[in-house]
Amino acid sequence: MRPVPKDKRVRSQAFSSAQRAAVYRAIETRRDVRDQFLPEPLPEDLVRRLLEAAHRAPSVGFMQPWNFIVIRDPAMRAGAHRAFLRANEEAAELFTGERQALYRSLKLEGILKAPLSICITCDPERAGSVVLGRTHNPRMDVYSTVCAVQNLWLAARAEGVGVGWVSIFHDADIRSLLGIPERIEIVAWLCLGYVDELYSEPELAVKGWRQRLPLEELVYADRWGNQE
Ligand SMILES: Cc1cc2c(cc1C)N(C[C@H](O)[C@H](O)[C@H](O)COP(=O)(O)O)c1[nH]c(=O)[nH]c(=O)c1N2
Repeated sequence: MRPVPKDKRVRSQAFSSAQRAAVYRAIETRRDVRDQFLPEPLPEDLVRRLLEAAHRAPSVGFMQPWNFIVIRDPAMRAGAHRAFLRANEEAAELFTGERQALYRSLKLEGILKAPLSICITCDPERAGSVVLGRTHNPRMDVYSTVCAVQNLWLAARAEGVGVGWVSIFHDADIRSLLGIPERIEIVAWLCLGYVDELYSEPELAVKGWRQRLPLEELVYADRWGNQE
């Protein structure tokens, strides 16, 4: 095995308390944004920093399976919005009564309001047919891509930029809109823009759709179902 040169390693110290607080603040106050977008375009260097943050994500076998389609064209965004409306109507029909009325009252995208969208995709062939760590679970490529989404989302929070993930689409609509080849998996459509305010809790909780679960109910000790 080749020795690792000393200059390729750094000391791993805990962050200062202010730095730690900033990291946890980004995690705790990150929100999914639908309606609070401001129209100002995001500066190129800021968008670049967000993409760099996404590109620093962990990936199985260091596969880096992602691509980032940066969408500024209003016509493209209008196309995605039409695709959303179609899928959202189908989704609403799956609920009945009060639940359906509540669903219909929710704002579930900001495609037209946000000045920028980024579609993040996953290329399963990025690192050849055999990928370290993915042999027994091919979905690891998509999990890696989701790590990139989360990196971008947290970096955006720190930059004062809101991000909204929209998944209420038929993939085929987005594929044909953006010319995405069949072998590429569509992972996320993200709406981005500056925001002047954010919900302090998830909007779906504030609007009575679903509440945060107690962590205690989700943590098991040593084996499935053994509550801590
Ligand atoms: C994979 C995936 C897909 C979606 C989402 C999230 C994720 C992770 N979310 C946002 C989701 O509703 C939100 O994260 C939760 O309600 C929690 O709120 P905060 O993100 O903490 O604000 C989301 N929100 C929305 O309004 N329309 C959507 O289509 C989606 N799709």
